[in-house]
Amino acid sequence: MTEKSCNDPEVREYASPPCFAHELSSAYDGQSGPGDCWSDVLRWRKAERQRLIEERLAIDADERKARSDRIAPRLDLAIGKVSGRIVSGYWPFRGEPDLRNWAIKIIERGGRIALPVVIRKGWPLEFRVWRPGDRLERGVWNILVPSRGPSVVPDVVVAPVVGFDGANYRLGYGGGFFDRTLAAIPRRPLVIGVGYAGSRLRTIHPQPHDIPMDVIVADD
Ligand SMILES: Nc1nc2c(c(=O)[nH]1)N(C=O)[C@@H](CNc1ccc(C(=O)N[C@@H](CCC(=O)O)C(=O)O)cc1)CN2
Ligand SMILES: Nc1ncnc2c1ncn2[C@@H]1O[C@H](COP(=O)(O)OP(=O)(O)OP(=O)(O)O)[C@@H](O)[C@H]1O
Repeated sequence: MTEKSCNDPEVREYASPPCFAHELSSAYDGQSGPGDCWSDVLRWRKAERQRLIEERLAIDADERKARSDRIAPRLDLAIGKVSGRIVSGYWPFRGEPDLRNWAIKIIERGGRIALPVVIRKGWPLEFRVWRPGDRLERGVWNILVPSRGPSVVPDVVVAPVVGFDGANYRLGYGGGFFDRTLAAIPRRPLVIGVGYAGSRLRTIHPQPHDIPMDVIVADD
C-alpha cells in the first residue's frame, strides 16, 4: 500500500482522524466506497459481507447446485493432477458453493481431502484429513470439522469467498483465517478462491495483511 493511512504519524495526532486517502490515492475514482483508512475499509467490508451473503442465501437450492456443478470442472482445470496430493476443501455453510461431491471424486482419483479447522480465533487454521464416513463435530461458529485425523499441510487450498476482485483478492467472513494461515505456512500451497460470479467486486480494498489467491474460480 503506497497511500497514507489513518495510522500514519501525520494523521495520528487526531483522536479520530478524518480519512484523507481519497485526496492522496490515484486509484480513487470518486465512486462510493471507502478510502484506504482501515476503519473505513472495515465498515465497508462488513456491509459488503452482509449484502453478498444475503444475496447468495436467496439463490434457491437447485440453482445453487447448478452453479456448484459449473464450478467443479473449472476447479479441476485449475488444480490439474491430484493423485498423491492433499487438497483442502471446506464443509459449506451460509450458501457457499457445495463441492462435497467434487471432493469425493478427488479421493477416487487418488488425492486426499483435508478440511480447515478453527483452533482458536486469531490463530492460523489447522487442516485435518477427511474421508467419507469420518466423524464430524461442530467446531467454532458451528462449522462441521473432522473430530480427529492428522493435521497436515495441504498442497492445494480451496478457499470459499464471500467476495473477490480482479486482482484475486478474497473477502471472507472477517476472521482473517486464510490470510493468517498462508502467512504462517512453511511451503505455500496453490491457493484457489471459489465463489459465484455475483460476488465479484471492483476491488476489496486490499490491505497489507491480505494475501491474494493464485486464481479465483467462479461459475461464469
Ligand atoms: N465453509 C467454510 N469453512 C471455513 C471457512 C470458510 O470460509 N468457509 N473459514 C475461512 O476462514 C474458516 C472459518 N472462518 C470464519 C470466520 C468468521 C466467521 C464469523 O462468523 N465471524 C463473525 C464476524 C467476524 C467479524 O466481522 O469480526 C460473524 O459473522 O458473526 C465464521 C467463519 C474455517 N472454515
Ligand atoms: N497475518 C495476519 N496476522 C495478524 N492478523 C491478521 C493477519 N491476517 C489478517 N489478520 C487480521 O484479521 C482480521 C480480518 O481480516 P480480513 O477482513 O481480511 O478477513 P477475511 O479474509 O475476510 O476473513 P476469513 O479469512 O476468516 O474468511 C483483520 O483485523 C486483520 O488485521
